[in-house]
Amino acid sequence: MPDRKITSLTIRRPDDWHLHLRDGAMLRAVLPETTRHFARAIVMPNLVPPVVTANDAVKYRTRILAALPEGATFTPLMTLYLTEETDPEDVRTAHQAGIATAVKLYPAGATTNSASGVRDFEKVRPVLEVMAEIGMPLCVHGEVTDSDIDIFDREPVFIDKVLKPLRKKVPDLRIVMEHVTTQDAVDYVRDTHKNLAATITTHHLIINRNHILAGGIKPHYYCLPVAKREAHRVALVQAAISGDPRFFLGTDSAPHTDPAKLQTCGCAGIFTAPNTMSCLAEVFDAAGQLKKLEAFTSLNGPKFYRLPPNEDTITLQKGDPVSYPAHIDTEDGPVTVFDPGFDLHWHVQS
Ligand SMILES: NC(=O)N[C@@H](CC(=O)O)C(=O)O
Ligand SMILES: [Zn+2]
Ligand SMILES: [Zn+2]
Repeated sequence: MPDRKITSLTIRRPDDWHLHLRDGAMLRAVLPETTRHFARAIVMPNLVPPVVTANDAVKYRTRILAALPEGATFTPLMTLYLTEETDPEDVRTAHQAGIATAVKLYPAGATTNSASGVRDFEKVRPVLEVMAEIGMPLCVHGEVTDSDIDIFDREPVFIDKVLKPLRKKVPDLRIVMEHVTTQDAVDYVRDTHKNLAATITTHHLIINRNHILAGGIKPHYYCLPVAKREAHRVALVQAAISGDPRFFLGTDSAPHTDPAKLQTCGCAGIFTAPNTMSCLAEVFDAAGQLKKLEAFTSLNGPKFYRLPPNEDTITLQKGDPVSYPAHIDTEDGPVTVFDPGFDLHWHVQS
């Protein structure tokens, strides 16, 4: 039941612990959509070519800071794209110098721009050992890529075949399972009491696989990991509203132009930056757990990343339906904004 009596909610300013900002014209167009509400974001490194070294991260961060809208206070937290050639000492230096907050593991071929990702996990073990030693988190796209594994099973199979063995070999490594989509992942994180957390996206709290496929194919709901059946969505909502510090927001807002999405082989990714906070307030309100929103968006993430929560606040006000653009224009083409399929009533006051 919704919290009918609550019509205004002030929370610490949120952070986004998984975000794609892209580069160039796209970066300039999408960055303000995040900085309007969020204070910090873990910025994904899957550019072409990827952000691999400390030097790449410094340059990318400079481009992000140069694209910030006038007056915005926003801190990009940079990540390094783990390859089989990554130098452990470069990672150590990057973390200790405050250049890179985390390292990102893409199994090769798992998702958008992951061709340089890891095939042989033994090859990256020295990097993971350094990270364990210095307490630097590893963000993981947790899907196997074997073509014989059903796409809806790729996350649970990753947990069994990759994550569990990896955690045995490097038990002190601090891991974030990114954009979890299954009850299996929620259970695994909940049953693990050390060095493991998970981000949950806005869209996976709202859509299930029917939204993508029933009544006609909806490319704007296609992302990876692909949304699963309804029971899994419900498990994600339960985890998000539980207040359990191991679960926090990573929107995975992943802009692609409409021409890139609407084609025979369309790109994976959903652009949720413009309306994420309104969507989340709606989800938490519908569950009668608005009081847990702040933990999910503003407290649990900093705690895992060992950073202080933001001091400033945002206020959400319930009212008439929120208007937001159906798409934003970029020099590369229009980018469609996530449509949750219901009216949003929570306005973020600026
Ligand atoms: N989530 C997605 O469907 N796409 C992301 C990559 C990713 O996070 O896997 C992207 O970069 O477009
Ligand atoms: Zn991913
Ligand atoms: Zn992502």
